[in-house]
Amino acid sequence: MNTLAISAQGLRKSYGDKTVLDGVDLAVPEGTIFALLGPNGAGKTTAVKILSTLVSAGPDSGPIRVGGHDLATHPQAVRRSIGVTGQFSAVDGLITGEENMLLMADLHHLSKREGRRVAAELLERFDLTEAAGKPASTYSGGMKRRLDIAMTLVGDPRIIFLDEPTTGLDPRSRHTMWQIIRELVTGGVTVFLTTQYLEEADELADRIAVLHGGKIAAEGTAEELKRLVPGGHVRLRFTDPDAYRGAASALTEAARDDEGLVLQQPSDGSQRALRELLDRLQTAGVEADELTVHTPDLDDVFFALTSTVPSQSASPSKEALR
Ligand SMILES: Nc1ncnc2c1ncn2[C@@H]1O[C@H](COP(=O)(O)OP(=O)(O)OP(=O)(O)O)[C@@H](O)[C@H]1O
Repeated sequence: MNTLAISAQGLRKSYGDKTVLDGVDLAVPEGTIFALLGPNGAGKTTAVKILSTLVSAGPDSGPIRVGGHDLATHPQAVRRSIGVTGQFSAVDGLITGEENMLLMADLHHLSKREGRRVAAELLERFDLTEAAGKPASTYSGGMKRRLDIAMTLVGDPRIIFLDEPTTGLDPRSRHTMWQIIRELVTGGVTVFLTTQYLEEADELADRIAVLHGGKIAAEGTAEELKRLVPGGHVRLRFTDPDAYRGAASALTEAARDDEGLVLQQPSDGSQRALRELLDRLQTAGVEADELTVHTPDLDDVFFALTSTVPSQSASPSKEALR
């Protein structure tokens, strides 16, 4: 069954007269990775803080459910089912990695022996056993993030919020973190992550929502989002100049590279569009030597969506995804 781990309708939040979230709907199925994508100041952290009970939602918000609990009436139950890491890290630099873990185990009322067992197991899993006896302040950025996630897992949460989990990390640490996040989901955990990195959302997320102007400007899988913006094309390369000319006269809207014998036909890359293209080539009696489909990347989507005023009708909406 497709049970929702997180759901919110008409999520609103204002600070003074500044509207940060202006009616956000969220639906995150259990055991999936959901990415909330947005530029600086879009309201990503605010959304995470509300969903994790750290700040209250605006009074005119719709219902919010997290981990099967109503957030307004059962915030304690929500807190028990979630873990939060990110910009507001829980790591204490003055004590060792192991002490940080044991402190967490105490907070979760684990017995001394159980606490030590869980701490050792998680330190091992996150490759921190060697550094466990050193003060956390001496850890690299990547190690601190790993310790932060390890600490979150002490309570065995079913839902984890990761607020910009790889901001500031070098490429290797970023890949390690991605691997960790994927493993969490394999274990059945639901991950709600915020990120400014399109590549990260593309790599990890089952579904992505783009937050802009306090609203979800678009939501879908990475592939669905990419289909929302123009920029996709099919590239056809020929070695026979006659075949190239034949194709060029059949595909009048294609951009030509007469020297390289290459045509670029605008296309959304869908099966239907490809079939139509192949039919036209067949009718013209030509065959390309190489045919590659280029879909726009998330960068194209992101800039197309966030460079417009969200209320303008030109901005693709969630409905455009069916
Ligand atoms: N406690 C607060 N009081 C007043 N304004 C706030 C408060 N918290 C956040 N804001 C404002 O709300 C807006 C959204 O902030 P938020 O931190 O949610 O954005 P974000 O998308 O997480 O950005 P970033 O990527 O920079 O962290 C910002 O304009 C911020 O100044």
